[in-house]
Amino acid sequence: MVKLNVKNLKFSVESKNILKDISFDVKEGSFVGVIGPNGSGKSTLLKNIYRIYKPDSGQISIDNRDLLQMKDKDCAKEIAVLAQESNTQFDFTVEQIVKMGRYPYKSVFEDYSTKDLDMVKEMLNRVGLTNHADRSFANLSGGEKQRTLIARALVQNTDFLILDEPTNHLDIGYQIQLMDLVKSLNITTLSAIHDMNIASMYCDYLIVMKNGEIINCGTVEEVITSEMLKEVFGVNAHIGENPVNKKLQVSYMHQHEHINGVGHDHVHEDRFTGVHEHEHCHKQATTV
Ligand SMILES: Nc1ncnc2c1ncn2[C@@H]1O[C@H](COP(=O)(O)OP(=O)(O)OP(=O)(O)O)[C@@H](O)[C@H]1O
Repeated sequence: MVKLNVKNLKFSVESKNILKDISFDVKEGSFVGVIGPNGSGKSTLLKNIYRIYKPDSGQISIDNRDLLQMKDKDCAKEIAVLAQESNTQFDFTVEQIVKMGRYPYKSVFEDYSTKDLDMVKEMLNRVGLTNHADRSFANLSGGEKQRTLIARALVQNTDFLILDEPTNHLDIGYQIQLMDLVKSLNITTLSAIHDMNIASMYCDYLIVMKNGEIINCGTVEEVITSEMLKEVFGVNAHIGENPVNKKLQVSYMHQHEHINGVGHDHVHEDRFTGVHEHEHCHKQATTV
C-alpha cells in the first residue's frame, strides 16, 4: 500500500526551478533514502513534503489524503520530522523540548498525561539522554541536540517519519544507534542520506536526485553502482559486499587511482583522473 504519493511536484524560488516535476511513491513500512550531491534538491523536496515550502504545482498525499490541505495539528499527527537545522534560540530544557513532540495531541490548556511523560522518559532513555533531561538545550553539543530532536520526533508517535540528514553532527556510534532505533520502529521513513554505506545498511529503496530531478530510483543494489557514483558524485569507488551482513559496501578511491597500487605519480595529458592500470614496466614512468 502507498503511504506517500508525490505527483508532478514543482518548486521554484525567484524564477529558479529548484524541483522539476518530481513524482514518486513511498510504500507503507518502507525505508526510502534520498541521495544526491550537495544542492541537488534533497532538502527542498523534503521541506515541500513537511510544508516549510509550498509547491508551485503538484500533489502530495499521505494515505490518499491531500497533505497540502491539512490543518497543522492533523499534519503533525501524520508526519514527524527531524530537520537539518537545529538552532533553537529559546532556552528550554531537554525534557521540555522532547515534550513538545506531544503537542498535536493536546488542546490549549491540557496538561501532559502520565502516558505522555512515560513516552518522553522512554525516548530520552533510548537516545541516551536520561541524565541530560534537566540540562539546557542551548548548551548541548551538536550531537546531543540532534539526539534530543530525534526523541521529540519519536514521541510524536506518527506512522511516517522524515529525516533530513539525520546523522548530521552524530559520531559513528550514535549514527548507527539512531538508524537502528528508527529501523526498529518499522515506521515508513523518507530520509535524505549522504553516506552510501548507511544508505545501503538501512534503505529498502533509493531515490537519486541531481539538479532538482529524480534521475534514478530502485533497490540499493540497482542504484548504488560504481557508474552511478562516478556520474552523479564524480568519485571512483569499488562496490563490494560486507562479509558479515552481506550488505552492499562502498569503498572510495583517490580521484587518480592505480589498480593494485602499480603506477607512479604522474599526470595524464588529457587530465584523465579515473582508476586505471599500468604495466609493471611503467613503474618509473612520470607521464602516460
Ligand atoms: N530558499 C531558497 N532560496 C534560494 N535558493 C534555494 C532556497 N532553498 C534551496 N535553494 C537552492 O536550491 C538548491 C537545492 O538545495 P537543497 O538544500 O535542497 O539541496 P540538498 O540536495 O539538500 O543539498 P545538501 O546535500 O547540501 O544539503 C540549491 O542550489 C540551493 O541553493
